[in-house]
Amino acid sequence: MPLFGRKRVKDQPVEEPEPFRLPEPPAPGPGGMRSVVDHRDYLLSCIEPLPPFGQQILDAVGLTLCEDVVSAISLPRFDNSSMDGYAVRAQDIHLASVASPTSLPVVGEVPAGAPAPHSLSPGTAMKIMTGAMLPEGADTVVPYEATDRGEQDVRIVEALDPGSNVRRVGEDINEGEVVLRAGDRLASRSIGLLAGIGIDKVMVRPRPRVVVISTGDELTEPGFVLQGDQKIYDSNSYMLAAAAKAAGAQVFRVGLVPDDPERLKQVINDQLVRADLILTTGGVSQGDYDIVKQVLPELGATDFTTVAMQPGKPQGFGLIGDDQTPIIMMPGNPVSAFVSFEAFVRPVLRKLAGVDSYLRRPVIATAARGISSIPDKLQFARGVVAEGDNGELIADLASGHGSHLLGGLAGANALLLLGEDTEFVAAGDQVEAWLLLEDG
Ligand SMILES: Nc1nc2c(c(=O)[nH]1)N[C@H]1C(S)=C(S)[C@@H](COP(=O)(O)OP(=O)(O)OC[C@H]3O[C@@H](n4cnc5c(N)ncnc54)[C@H](O)[C@@H]3O)O[C@H]1N2
Ligand code: MOO
Repeated sequence: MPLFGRKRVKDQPVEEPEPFRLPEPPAPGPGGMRSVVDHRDYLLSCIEPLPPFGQQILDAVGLTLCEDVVSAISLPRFDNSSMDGYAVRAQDIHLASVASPTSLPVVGEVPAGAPAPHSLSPGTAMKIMTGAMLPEGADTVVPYEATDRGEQDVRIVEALDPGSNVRRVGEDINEGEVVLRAGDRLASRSIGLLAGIGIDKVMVRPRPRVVVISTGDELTEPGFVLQGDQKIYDSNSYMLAAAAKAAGAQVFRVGLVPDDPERLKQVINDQLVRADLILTTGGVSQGDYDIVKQVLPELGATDFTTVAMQPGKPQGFGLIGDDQTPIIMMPGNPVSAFVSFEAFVRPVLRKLAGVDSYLRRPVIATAARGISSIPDKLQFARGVVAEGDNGELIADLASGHGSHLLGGLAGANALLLLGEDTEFVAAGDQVEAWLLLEDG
């Protein structure tokens, strides 16, 4: 008989974990394509702002605050002088003039950062430097220029109102006041304020780490000789890396990957470790070598669709790898890639970074000439918006509509948005425009 009896346990069926799925995508519109707004909202609904972390203020410039900042001190911290001169009581000099100066004995001196030797008695003056604390009993500062700069006695040639040249405690910031709010983007001026109230670290959202990959056998790295008449330079990974950087991201430009599924899988898997967002261009349309569309479903949950826009129609999105890292897969035509960045990537980057408003604020401009558009698609025409003679905004085309026109894109300073119902905008009509300001 065995010493230890063991109950026989039936083999339990191993439960396969449910594969991760994306939320249900929005239904396509009447033309079988998804609207730009629906697609953007869908991407935004699939990502969350990055978790906050503590950062030294100098490294926090351009980042978004995740907490309200309350000042523990007032600014100015104490009543102090705004001029080098003499602290006095206004009533003691109310008769002073050039013709009849008032003479007061000088009873001490207050430099900035040190206390006054004693309080100011009526009928006396005390030397005071800019930023020094006003001595008790004084209410006014007479600048040197209105005196003879006397050491024992000073002759004052101007009567001043009480409070002249005095900076009052709390007139800038009050102790307990909220000086910056969660969601604020920290500019250099805000960093100055934080330092001024004694704060050296803040909770912010990090810069999103963005990996940029371009795909295509035809691509060559700029700076190298094109090996064959069919080759072209990779413009997209540089353009997107630059755009992401200008939008506040920390960018890792991986560059070009050939149309080799295994190689692409390997590159993307290797990059997941340092990415909050992956961007790819090329390989999302109908071509026989459009490998992005082919390979990505193996790495996670993906959504390939067509969006009712020109350029930028074929779009891919996914949450891939163990951490469900977002990936936005854009078309390869350079202008299509840029417009996709503006329409989808920039808002996503802003959400990741915790910036309150995700979208560019459109401006309204007057068309300088007739512009044709493609019906049923939102047309992102490359435009030049400039001020007219009366200060109004005038919009002109920077190039034709072709999604390969990189030169025309570089010459534009705006995207002109011609709606799905618009076939033609006549000269003098109003058009909506996104000014392509690189505001970080
Ligand atoms: N039969 C169809 N063909 C295409 C359709 C379609 O609906 N049916 N859509 C067209 C549209 S619209 C676009 S946009 C493109 C998108 O194609 P892919 O995303 O698959 O991109 P590729 O074919 O790889 O390249 C397109 C074009 O862009 C050039 N390219 C690609 N990468 C770069 C880069 N990094 N730098 C510079 N130029 C790049 C590439 O050489 C091609 O000329 O599909 C249409 N076709
Ligand atoms: O829609 Mo594609 O992006 O025009 O050229």
